Amino acid sequence: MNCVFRNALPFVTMGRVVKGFGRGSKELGIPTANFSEDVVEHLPKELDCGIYCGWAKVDSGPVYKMVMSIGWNPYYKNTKKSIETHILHEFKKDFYGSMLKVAILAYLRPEKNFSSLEELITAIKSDIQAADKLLEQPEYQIFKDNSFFQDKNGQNNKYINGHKT
Ligand SMILES: Cc1cc2nc3c(=O)[nH]c(=O)nc-3n(C[C@H](O)[C@H](O)[C@H](O)COP(=O)(O)O)c2cc1C
Ligand SMILES: Nc1ncnc2c1ncn2[C@@H]1O[C@H](COP(=O)(O)OP(=O)(O)O)[C@@H](O)[C@H]1O
Ligand SMILES: [Mg+2]
Repeated sequence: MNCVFRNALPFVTMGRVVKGFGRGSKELGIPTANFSEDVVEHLPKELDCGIYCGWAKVDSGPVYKMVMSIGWNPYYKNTKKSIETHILHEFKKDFYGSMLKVAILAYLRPEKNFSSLEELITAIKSDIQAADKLLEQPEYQIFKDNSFFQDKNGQNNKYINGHKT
């Protein structure tokens, strides 16, 4: 069940936001938009489990910085692999069912187990700070304007996970 392959970055994907265990906001104070299973299934084998950062866009909204967890959440001992995105923006309301587009650009660290919830929260906050700084660099900034994030009003025949890009 372990992920053994190293990553192939940058990688873009998209899919619907579904319900997870409801721990992100309630227990951690850090909500994560969980991707539907089809997105997890279509992830290339080369993209290893771990913590990543990049850009994210919800429906036709702006492109924001994001941090992402890919894997089994060892602290919670999940039995299903998940892909969860925390967007560095305060949203006024939830966006379950929305279309989420992400560009995964940089690998930050492997996923880890922790001896307390506080340690997990501290680690995630440190990932957020690292991502915020890293994504300011010009080589990451250029991805914000990538055509993948531009609204094409259905006038495009490229598909990712069965969704028009
Ligand atoms: C940036 C980031 C780093 C994370 N790192 C870890 C980790 O090292 N170990 C772990 O067990 N979970 C990690 N998580 C996952 C959290 O445990 C997960 O987001 C939380 O359980 C919420 O799950 P839920 O969306 O199903 O409610 C991380 C999440 C984020 C956003
Ligand atoms: N900044 C944000 N980043 C990600 N999701 C957010 C954010 N703000 C609000 N949300 C909402 O919170 C939900 C995730 O909360 P979470 O507690 O992780 O629950 P779940 O276990 O259902 O994923 C997302 O699906 C989204 O609708
Ligand atoms: Mg979540």
